[in-house]
Amino acid sequence: MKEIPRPSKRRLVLLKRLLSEYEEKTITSQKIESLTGWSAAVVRRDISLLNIHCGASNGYKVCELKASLDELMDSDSQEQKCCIVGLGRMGQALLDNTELQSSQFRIVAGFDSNVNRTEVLRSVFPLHPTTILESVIQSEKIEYAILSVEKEEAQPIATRLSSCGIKGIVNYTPCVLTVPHNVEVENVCLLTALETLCAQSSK
Ligand SMILES: NC(=O)c1ccc[n+]([C@@H]2O[C@H](COP(=O)([O-])OP(=O)(O)OC[C@H]3O[C@@H](n4cnc5c(N)ncnc54)[C@H](O)[C@@H]3O)[C@@H](O)[C@H]2O)c1
Repeated sequence: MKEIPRPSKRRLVLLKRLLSEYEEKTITSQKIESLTGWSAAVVRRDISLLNIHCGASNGYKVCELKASLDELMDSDSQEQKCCIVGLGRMGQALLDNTELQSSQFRIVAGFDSNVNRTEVLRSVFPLHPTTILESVIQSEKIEYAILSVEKEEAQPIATRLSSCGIKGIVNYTPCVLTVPHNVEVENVCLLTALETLCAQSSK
């Protein structure tokens, strides 16, 4: 598959979600434009980056598009294991998240440096002190981490996560993380989202 730029990947992830509830057999780039607001030209360019051979004149075959998007996102692979690091207010709220149940992702461990948190909180997966972070990640073959520690702790933990085989970090903290090239970071921050909206709407 061709190298796919990050903005295209973001749109393709959303397209996959949109198609999961789309019931027609084909879909045109104009239809996708009307559902998403992305221009039809952008949609066609994004889709041209996928491994699909169907022509766009009468629309894309939805099943072919879905298969290619699954391939891009490794959705057909076995489950991909995740952990949560930082079980304070934010981390605790994530413990009960049911959104991942129908996905390939499964949270298999939680970590906190405060053993009171790991002992008191209840969860369907084990909660551990951060002292054994590396050994649990390696033995459980955990690939992704959800980071919800205090800002000051974020970089040291991200460095530890990067050095024990984590492929990607969902960063809920406001810290701008520095990680090696082989580790991806996806920032999920309400403040940044509002600032981005503000910057876009005032241009
Ligand atoms: N993304 C968003 O929109 C958003 C919204 C609110 C808060 N936040 C951020 O999320 C983070 C967590 O916020 P919170 O309100 O849950 O904070 P919190 O203080 O309630 O929880 C932080 C938890 O991290 C644990 N911790 C500290 N150092 C650790 C370490 N080295 N290893 C493992 N655990 C460690 C603490 O024991 C605590 O349980 C903060 O960085 C905050 O700024 C993000």
